[in-house]
Amino acid sequence: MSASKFIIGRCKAMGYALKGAIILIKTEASIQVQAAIAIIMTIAGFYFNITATEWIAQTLCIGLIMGLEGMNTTAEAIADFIHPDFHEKIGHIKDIAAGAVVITAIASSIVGGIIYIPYILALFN
Ligand SMILES: Nc1ncnc2c1ncn2[C@@H]1O[C@H](COP(=O)(O)OP(=O)(O)OP(=O)(O)O)[C@@H](O)[C@H]1O
Repeated sequence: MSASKFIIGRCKAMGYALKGAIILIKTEASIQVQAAIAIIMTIAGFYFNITATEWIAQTLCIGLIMGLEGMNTTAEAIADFIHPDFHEKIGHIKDIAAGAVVITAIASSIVGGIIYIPYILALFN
């Protein structure tokens, strides 16, 4: 494959991926809630003037949660496509896909606490 074909192919793939990200943000309520929380946390980051390392941790947490939520949505869509009717196994697949997001959300809440609790306590000192 020539270099120009490779680059055009990668650009097209990036276009499809961006389209997918826009679909997720436009149609998925859980992603919209997470995007709203991400905006609030970004405002909090500027308000408390958090350090570069704290920005990195916060940005990674936001990306991990929203990325994994996208994968959860993908698992749900595949499950509904291959078996639209009620099935115990489909329920199990959807539950564990959602569980993966919860694990990341718990870890991110801990990271958020480690970052912001000292700043919030400093407000009262
Ligand atoms: N076809 C099915 N068969 C068995 N249980 C299901 C089925 N569809 C959904 N469930 C159960 O309902 C739960 C919620 O599923 P649903 O597809 O509504 O996703 P959700 O959690 O509302 O996420 P989202 O808001 O992203 O759609 C699942 O975790 C599962 O326990």
